[in-house]
Amino acid sequence: MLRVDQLTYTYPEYPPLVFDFSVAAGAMLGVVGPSGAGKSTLFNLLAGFLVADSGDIRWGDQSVLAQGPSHRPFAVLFQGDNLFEHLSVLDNVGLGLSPRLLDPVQRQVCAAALATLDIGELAQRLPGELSGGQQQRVALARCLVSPRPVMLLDEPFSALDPASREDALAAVSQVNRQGKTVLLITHDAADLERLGAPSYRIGD
Ligand SMILES: Nc1ncnc2c1ncn2[C@@H]1O[C@H](COP(=O)(O)OP(=O)(O)OP(=O)(O)O)[C@@H](O)[C@H]1O
Repeated sequence: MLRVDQLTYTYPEYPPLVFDFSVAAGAMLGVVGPSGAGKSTLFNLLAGFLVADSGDIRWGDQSVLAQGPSHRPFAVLFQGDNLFEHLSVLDNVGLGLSPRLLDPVQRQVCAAALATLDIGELAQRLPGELSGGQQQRVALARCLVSPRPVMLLDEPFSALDPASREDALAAVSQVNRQGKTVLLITHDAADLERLGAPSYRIGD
């Protein structure tokens, strides 16, 4: 169970943002709400890039608040700037799997994730040589191969055409069925319907 308990964060000159919800291990939860409601802020708090004023984040029976980002149970796809420009597409995906040099089996796992998202032929390119939608799929592939048990996806399909979107939805659905917990920020209710996920609404 991921439990977000009265987690509070305050930007200067804004009213406090308060998050309170839980999601069972292996389940999927949509995070929805109007632009500016605080959805990305929630992911930054979970990932450990922002420090909450108060409240708790618990995974299982343990608070993650004392853990740095690299020790938390979250693989994260943010809205932009997810890729390292000097690394190939394959090596960017590989960082989701291991911080060390990849062995041949690991390279195969990364190549398969790229193929699932129909960008297998781009493995040796640099991110700067890709379209926005292709970059988004590389970032998603990196989350898909990650051993971390929870995926935080901030609008992962926003730059995708309908066919790529279908591939990406199927890939997220598959890892969820295999046991990964998924939190998905989306402005498109049809995505959550397609994935059969309930939603946590922020900002009402
Ligand atoms: N660094 C910052 N300093 C001050 N205010 C900020 C900062 N970052 C975000 N905000 C404000 O905090 C609020 C929540 O922002 P956040 O990015 O979490 O919203 P969101 O729900 O993800 O929006 P969107 O759907 O447009 O991505 C917004 O009103 C935003 O203007």
